[in-house]
Amino acid sequence: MRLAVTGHEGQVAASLIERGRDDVEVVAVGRPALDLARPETIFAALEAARPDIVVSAAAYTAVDQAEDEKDLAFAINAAGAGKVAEAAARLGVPVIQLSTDYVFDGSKDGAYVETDATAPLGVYGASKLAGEEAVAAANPRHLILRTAWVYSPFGRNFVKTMLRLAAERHEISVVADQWGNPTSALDIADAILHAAAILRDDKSFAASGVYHLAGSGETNWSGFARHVLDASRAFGGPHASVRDIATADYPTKAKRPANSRLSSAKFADVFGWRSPEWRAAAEEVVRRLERFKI
Ligand SMILES: NC(=O)C1=CN([C@@H]2O[C@H](COP(=O)(O)OP(=O)(O)OC[C@H]3O[C@@H](n4cnc5c(N)ncnc54)[C@H](O)[C@@H]3O)[C@@H](O)[C@H]2O)C=CC1
Repeated sequence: MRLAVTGHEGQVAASLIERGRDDVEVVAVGRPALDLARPETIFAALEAARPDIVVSAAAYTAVDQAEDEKDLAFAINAAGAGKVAEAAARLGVPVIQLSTDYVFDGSKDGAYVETDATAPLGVYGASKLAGEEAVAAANPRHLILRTAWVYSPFGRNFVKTMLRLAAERHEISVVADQWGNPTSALDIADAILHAAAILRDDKSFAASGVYHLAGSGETNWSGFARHVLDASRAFGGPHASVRDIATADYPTKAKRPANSRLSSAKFADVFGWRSPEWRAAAEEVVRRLERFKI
């Protein structure tokens, strides 16, 4: 089976390439051949990859900058995602679209399930929600996977930022009043590869729909930071103490949901795959980053 993933160097794309198996060949398709902001490039680039399944992972992910670049964010995350799904449909293959916890406003008590009402707080979340709708309209054979708090050995992410800051200072201030599920992109890749094998044989595509897929267990950003830095120290890397601050003390252009918890129970029920516990997954990524000094 050939799986084409959009974006060459994104965290999820790089993780899929690493986790590709003998029975699943992963091909990354990205700029300049496939540019989500240039819809005319999308079909030809995907057709050339000859996929059995398309994973739509590339996105405009600069959450704060999106507040100033609404048109570009929507062009990439909404229209572009829709075109990727449409191209997959023309090629007769399913699409797996990555989406986000930021489609919710965070006002719920407890973990969000797929049927909860969406209410994005910012442009990025709104553009990804519009992308979900465009994908569902363009290709009935779709999985929309909402994930959250993604980190990996690749690209830019919170874990790498904490390790960099710990090498520079003794104390790091981190918000303690936003809760969620840290998710390793390597685990997202494993889940996608697992689901892809099932989708290939699911001709009626009964499994189509929206799913939440995030790490097991929950924490807040400062708890995440503490765990990452304790693991770093254990592996001989930098350490710093973490000071809890409130979201109000760390103003950002885009508002973030206070509660980003996602229940991944539906994905586990339908596909028989459960995310590893977030602490162990984070330790594994820190261990790699320290060992190879990435
Ligand atoms: N990083 C996170 O914490 C979260 C990410 N997600 C979603 O998961 C998916 C994967 O995220 P990551 O791998 O972390 O993203 P990333 O930011 O690491 O990578 C995004 C990729 O998209 C590519 N890209 C950007 N604009 C493009 C364009 N016009 N044409 C083609 N490629 C373009 C970039 O070059 C990059 O390779 C995205 O759809 C994102 O919205 C969802 C929840 C949280």
